[in-house]
Amino acid sequence: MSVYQTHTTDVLVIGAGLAGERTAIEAAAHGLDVIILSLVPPRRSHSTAAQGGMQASLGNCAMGYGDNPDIHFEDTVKGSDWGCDQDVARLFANTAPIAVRQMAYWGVPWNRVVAGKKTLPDGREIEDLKEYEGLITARDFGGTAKWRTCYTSDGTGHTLQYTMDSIVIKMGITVHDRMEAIALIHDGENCYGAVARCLRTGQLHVYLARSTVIATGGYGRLYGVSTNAVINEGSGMFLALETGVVPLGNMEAVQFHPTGMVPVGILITEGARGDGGYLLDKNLHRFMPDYEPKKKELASRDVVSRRMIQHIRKGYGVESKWGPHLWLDIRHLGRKHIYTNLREIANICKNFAGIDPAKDLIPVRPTQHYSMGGVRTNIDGHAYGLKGLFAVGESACWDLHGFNRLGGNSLAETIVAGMVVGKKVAEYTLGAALDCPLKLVDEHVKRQENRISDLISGRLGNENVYELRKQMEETLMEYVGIFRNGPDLQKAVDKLQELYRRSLKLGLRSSGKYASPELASALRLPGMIRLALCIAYGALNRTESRGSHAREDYPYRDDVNWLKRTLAYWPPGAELPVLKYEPVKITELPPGDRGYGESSAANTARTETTP
Ligand SMILES: Cc1cc2nc3c(=O)[nH]c(=O)nc-3n(C[C@H](O)[C@H](O)[C@H](O)COP(=O)(O)OP(=O)(O)OC[C@H]3O[C@@H](n4cnc5c(N)ncnc54)[C@H](O)[C@@H]3O)c2cc1C
Repeated sequence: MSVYQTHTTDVLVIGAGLAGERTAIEAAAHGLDVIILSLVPPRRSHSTAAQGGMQASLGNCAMGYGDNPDIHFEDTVKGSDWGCDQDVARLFANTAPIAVRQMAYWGVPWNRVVAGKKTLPDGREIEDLKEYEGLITARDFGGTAKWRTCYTSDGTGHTLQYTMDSIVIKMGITVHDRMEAIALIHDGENCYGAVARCLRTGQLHVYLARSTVIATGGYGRLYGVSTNAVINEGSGMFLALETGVVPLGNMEAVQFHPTGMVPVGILITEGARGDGGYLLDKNLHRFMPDYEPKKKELASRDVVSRRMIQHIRKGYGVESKWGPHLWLDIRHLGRKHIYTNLREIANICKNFAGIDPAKDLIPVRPTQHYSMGGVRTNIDGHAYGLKGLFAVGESACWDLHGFNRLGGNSLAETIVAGMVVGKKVAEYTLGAALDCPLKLVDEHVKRQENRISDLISGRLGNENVYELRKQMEETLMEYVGIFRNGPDLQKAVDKLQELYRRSLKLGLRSSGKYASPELASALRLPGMIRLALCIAYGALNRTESRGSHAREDYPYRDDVNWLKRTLAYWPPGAELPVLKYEPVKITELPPGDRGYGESSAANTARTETTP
């Protein structure tokens, strides 16, 4: 007889980052009862670490004059390398200004326009006009035609998350933190909530809900070096995949950020380059203008990361005991600017590298950063395959970002999608009944109890969870990185399949009871390797280059054959995902030249030669 505590609610939100909390607020504002689950207290969610800012076409600052949602839409589609859903991009660009202003109303202390003439680091003279003084200002970010990234110094995620969480508290929304969802409760057609495990006590809990929302963030920590928080292990994605009926979209689309600090991988925000920072090589030569004369350091992230690796491969990297790197130089921005507008990265440089960016160069290298793929949903945020299941934020493939997310578009997505999807969740919930058969709940709990007791008893085998995890991380780092090719991707798939089989034979070193990190890791690992396989196998099968997916053996974007989104399913008992494809909807902007990067020019050649 299973022993577990049951909680019943209208809406269950799994994840307390910006996306989860904004969705919860919207649902609660419709009079619904909401429970949020989180691995950590909400303010420790990864969103708090976001630095540089949130895109919205307010057009208040001098370099943003004339901006509007049409230009934001166009930048987003080009940034995605025509991989995104254009209806979603349109909805997003139109709503982002409302979201930024609402966050100001709720208390976010956005940096404001200061009127007057200014000289930019590249010598250009600009003037912020008196009539805009005091309005929300913006900074430059990669891949945008206008300065559009609204910010609070370089602690934008911090101010957004603290403000959002204050609204959650004010509305009295229930949060159960240190409570990990470990399985969705479903019958193959409807989702009824989740089984969760308390990370303090080890006790199982059942959450029954009319709607369930996955808002668990990205999977950065599948890679050995990532800018992501240690809790970003992709759990909501593998819970959805495990149902066998919910697909993950475009898992091969993995973003590498140009400036992870060496060796720790902590992010140095794009705001540093947006504010005028340069990339230098071992000869202190500013090399980006040689490759990208127009956008220089501020081409989109996929392009800058590739250029950096190409430059290192040509022998211009700075040798170090952690491998070659390049330099980020922000010294010319001046101590005052650095210690006000970029003060968080100044602290990071001091605390993690012992350097002062006002006088020292910062060692940087492209580092895993963002998951464009995730739980595939429609424009309402409703997951494919299960009624009553939604997904939002970085864990979702809504699909705003296609094959490359623009900097500043993720914070904006968490809040815009929270507003839009939250409303759709409320509408769905108000028309839905909670009629989950108790037998189904018992079966789901029993399955989790069996998994746990199998691991604790050691009857499955003696494989070491930490050793297998390390090998998974190394495999992705080595074979599924910035540049990819068929033989390496095949090696990754073979190795990950071996690791997957072994992950079904884990044995614990600890007793595994109560607050056991080893047990928690062992419960997650098979799911994480399944995600890794979706990434590697999806990449192997996509025989083109698009955005962040750069195949050395298929160097061109191929709009004739690959204007498609990958859908990865995991049927029961499978050892590889089943891949299906759906067309990418082009509703406004037909594929063309991005205006930067190598792939778009190549695409023209490819399109001309394809019959
Ligand atoms: C260092 C860094 C800086 C960034 N800076 C910017 C920026 O300046 N601008 C920008 O647009 N984007 C930025 N990004 C990206 C952006 O911060 C994230 O994409 C975004 O914050 C993700 O929000 P989220 O709500 O989807 O997920 P998260 O904030 O990651 O929240 C996930 C939540 O899910 C919970 N959770 C996870 N698994 C479970 C489970 N199984 N059960 C229960 N709860 C669970 C966690 O506890 C957490 O509360 C940055 C990313 C990084 C890594």
